[in-house]
Amino acid sequence: IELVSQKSKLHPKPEGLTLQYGTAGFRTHAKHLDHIMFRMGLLATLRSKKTKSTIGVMVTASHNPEEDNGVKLIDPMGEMVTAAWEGYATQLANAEQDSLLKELKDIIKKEDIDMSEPASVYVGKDTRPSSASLSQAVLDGVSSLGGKTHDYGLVTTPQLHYMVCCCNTHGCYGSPTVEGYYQKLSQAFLQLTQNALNRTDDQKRLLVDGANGIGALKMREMEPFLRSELQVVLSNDGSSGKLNHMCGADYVKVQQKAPQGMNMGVGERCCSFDGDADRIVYYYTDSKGCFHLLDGDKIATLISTYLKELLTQAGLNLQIAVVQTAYANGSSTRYLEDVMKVTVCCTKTGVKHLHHAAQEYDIGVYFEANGHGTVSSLLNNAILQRQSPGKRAVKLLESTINLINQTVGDAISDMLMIEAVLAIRGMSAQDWDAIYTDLPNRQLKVTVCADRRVIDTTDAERRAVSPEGLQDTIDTLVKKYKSARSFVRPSGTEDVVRVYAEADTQESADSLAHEVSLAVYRLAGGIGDEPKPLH
Ligand SMILES: CC(=O)N[C@H]1[C@@H](OP(=O)(O)O)O[C@H](CO)[C@@H](O)[C@@H]1O
Ligand SMILES: [Mg+2]
Repeated sequence: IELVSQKSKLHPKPEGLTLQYGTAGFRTHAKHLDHIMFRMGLLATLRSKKTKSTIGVMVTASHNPEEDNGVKLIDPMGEMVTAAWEGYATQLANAEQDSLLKELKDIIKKEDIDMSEPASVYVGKDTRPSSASLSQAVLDGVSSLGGKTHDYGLVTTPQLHYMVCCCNTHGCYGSPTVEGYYQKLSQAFLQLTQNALNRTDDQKRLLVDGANGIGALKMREMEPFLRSELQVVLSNDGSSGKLNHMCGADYVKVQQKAPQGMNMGVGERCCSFDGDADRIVYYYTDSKGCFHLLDGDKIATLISTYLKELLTQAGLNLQIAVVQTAYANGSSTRYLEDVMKVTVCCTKTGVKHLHHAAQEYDIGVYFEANGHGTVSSLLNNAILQRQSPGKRAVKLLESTINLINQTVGDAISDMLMIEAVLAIRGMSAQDWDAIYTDLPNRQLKVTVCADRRVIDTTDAERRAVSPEGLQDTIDTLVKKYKSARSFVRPSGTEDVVRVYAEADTQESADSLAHEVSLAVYRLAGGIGDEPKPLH
């Protein structure tokens, strides 16, 4: 603890700066983060001692601009750190310099941590210029409490989650190296694609937008493992463009258009990763030049349909569910419930909420509409071996489970899974898109002068309970349109209130979104000019 006192002086906290451990960790301009990193190194060490396991610390700000950075903590099974420790993270991050030791001791006491336990922390970083020195600050924090570190250097966020899980399950999940990750995933992918006969080179071709980030580097490293069964044409590989600038999954989803720097042929399958490769969206343009987005909802539908069929064929009576948020397109929910007869459950925004809900089912497929998600499954080789092991469906299930990164959403793993499913079913991007038609939708933001949490919600954020009158107004507005739905909620990552609307036509969706924005502006105290109509 004495060493902490000395070392922390090298990572001083700017006075008055307060930050919150948000939906996905701390995130802000990189210049404010050195002390946060050091302190998260300390906290990860305590968490490691407490859980007697290896803990992960990932330095990244995902889809945010290159100048920003951030940090996420990873729990023993590769999951995001639990809520109580998010609270400690905020407490430690905001302690003024002279009360840091006191706060540290407070956590040690509250959690009854045995400081003589050894500690082990895995550290990874993305490609931002600031990531090198910031991850060094994490390493300093760990070593000042006597913890052991393993610096994985440049890795994707889901790769680090995978390493942590491998380490704590003593190799059951795979071997904790980047090479082990490539081997596990590629082997499963190659086994699956063996079931897809006569694929042409065109069918094996996939255009990948690497968002000028870590995902591009790792895709390039992985390529040889895929033995040309997937022929990746990589753009935005980081060699010239700026991270996330006019490219990446978030850009494509929000702008509903193709990234810059991608040479798309008609009908060609394309996908975009985000800045730390834990999100993916697919898209293509049709012969009329129209852009078609295949988002998280389409991915969840494709994967759950495939898994459900395999379970039936394998004679396994397991419960499969799809977990979504309020942002899921209404058409996807209706298709899953009414046509596929799959249980659909809705949680609050933020992938940790989806992950926990998914674990309530034998198999839980969870995706946010923006493409962040994966599958959590109780299926393991032991269960499968009890079925007729030679059966094709059982073998496919086995490989599929190995291909999934069950710890967290993973662009590379999700991409390979989607490619395998499309190959096995002989589907093109257009066939996939045709499963159901998205309802036109619109997302808007309103800035309010008070704390945005004046908007309080219930029912997985689908209904507003305050301010008074807002929900009644929304209900009245929604009734004016066909197939319409709308909700508002305070963002967990930006200082805005988000408005979502969908309806039978784009004009209706836009008009409803605008009317609801006006209601928020008037009833929750909007700042600046009244929201203007979109047309
Ligand atoms: C509508 C939307 O896309 N919201 C995003 C965004 O959260 P907000 O709480 O809406 O700001 O960032 C989260 C973290 O990356 C992500 O999990 C979530 O899906
Ligand atoms: Mg991300």
